Amino acid sequence: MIKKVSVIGAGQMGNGIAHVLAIADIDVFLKDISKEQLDKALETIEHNLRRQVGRGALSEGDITKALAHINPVTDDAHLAEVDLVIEAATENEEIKKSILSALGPKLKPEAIIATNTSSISVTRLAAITDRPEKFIGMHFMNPVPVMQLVELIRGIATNEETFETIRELAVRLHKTPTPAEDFPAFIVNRILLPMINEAIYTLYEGVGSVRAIDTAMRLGANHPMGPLQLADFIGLDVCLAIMQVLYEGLADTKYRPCPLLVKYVEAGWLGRKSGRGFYDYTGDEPIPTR
Ligand SMILES: CC(=O)CC(=O)SCCNC(=O)CCNC(=O)[C@H](O)C(C)(C)COP(=O)(O)OP(=O)(O)OC[C@H]1O[C@@H](n2cnc3c(N)ncnc32)[C@H](O)[C@@H]1OP(=O)(O)O
Ligand SMILES: NC(=O)C1=CN([C@@H]2O[C@H](COP(=O)(O)OP(=O)(O)OC[C@H]3O[C@@H](n4cnc5c(N)ncnc54)[C@H](OP(=O)(O)O)[C@@H]3O)[C@@H](O)[C@H]2O)C=CC1
Repeated sequence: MIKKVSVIGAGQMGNGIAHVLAIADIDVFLKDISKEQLDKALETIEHNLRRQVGRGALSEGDITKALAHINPVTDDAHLAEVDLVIEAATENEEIKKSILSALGPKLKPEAIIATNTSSISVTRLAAITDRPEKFIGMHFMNPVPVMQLVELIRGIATNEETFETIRELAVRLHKTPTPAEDFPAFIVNRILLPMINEAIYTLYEGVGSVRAIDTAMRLGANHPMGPLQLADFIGLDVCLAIMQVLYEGLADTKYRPCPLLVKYVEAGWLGRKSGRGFYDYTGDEPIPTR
């Protein structure tokens, strides 16, 4: 039974994962390298909990209880007592490997390690830990409190007990776990990110404006967000990282990242999280940036 969890990385995803664990009465240690990111994460979590009070899904008392389950940390002292680590740091293989390879000696022998990676090989990440049989991909969707799906990705060595424990946890979090094979970007991002990349090519080649492309897909395909708005929501750095994993992992030019996406990331225009991407979010309304 998973009772205590360490979430590493308090960004877009880490704060959402901590949120859903806390409302399921699970103790969470939310770790980041930057204190201000932790402060921001706790603010975001409280804000999102309040959204659910607004709809009557949670009471004020639930918020107090949930927040009491979340312990922001910047060190590893808590690792000795956790049953599970969920790594949700930057989508960069080197950063993930440096985090994951250092965990083993600090964890209980029976602790499980999960990664929230969008695309990187679970087998490869597992291989640099001391417990590949207790390593799994637990891929939440953004925004975590709202999206139902959790993709479960076995590495080649992941054992059945690990899979079953994490599947049960996903159900406890009121999510729908879906198994995906360990190939680049798994299921959702193998399909979704090439669509987002194609939307960026549509802008790059001048087929439509930012607003026209998003309106077309919202009203023409009933998407809740347009693809460029969604790219800004995910983070353009994450979108580019996923396209690069697809391009290198599947060696097919159809996955080459659009040069315009590369340019935005090189400019530090990462979308909502940096205040500017395909839209500028610094005013009352998002304004297209080209
Ligand atoms: C990149 C990867 O590795 C994998 C991925 O995640 S791919 C991306 C997957 N995600 C998507 O495709 C998201 C697409 N967008 C949507 O589904 C919707 O726009 C949305 C749910 C985000 C917002 O829905 P909306 O109808 O525009 O907004 P709204 O009606 O205000 O919100 C609906 C609910 O979501 C909540 N919500 C909205 N935005 C939220 C956010 N950013 N964080 C938390 N909760 C949020 C609201 O509180 C509301 O919840 P309640 O009903 O409990 O109040
Ligand atoms: N964005 C999305 O829609 C989704 C993303 N994912 C995946 O989730 C993971 C996180 O993505 P996301 O939350 O968007 O990324 P963010 O950039 O929002 O957050 C990543 C966080 O990790 C922190 N970090 C970096 N290095 C370390 C470290 N060594 N120890 C602890 N924290 C560290 C970063 O700190 P700092 O900023 O200071 O570097 C940052 O706060 C990625 O693997 C991504 O692919 C999965 C589903 C959806």
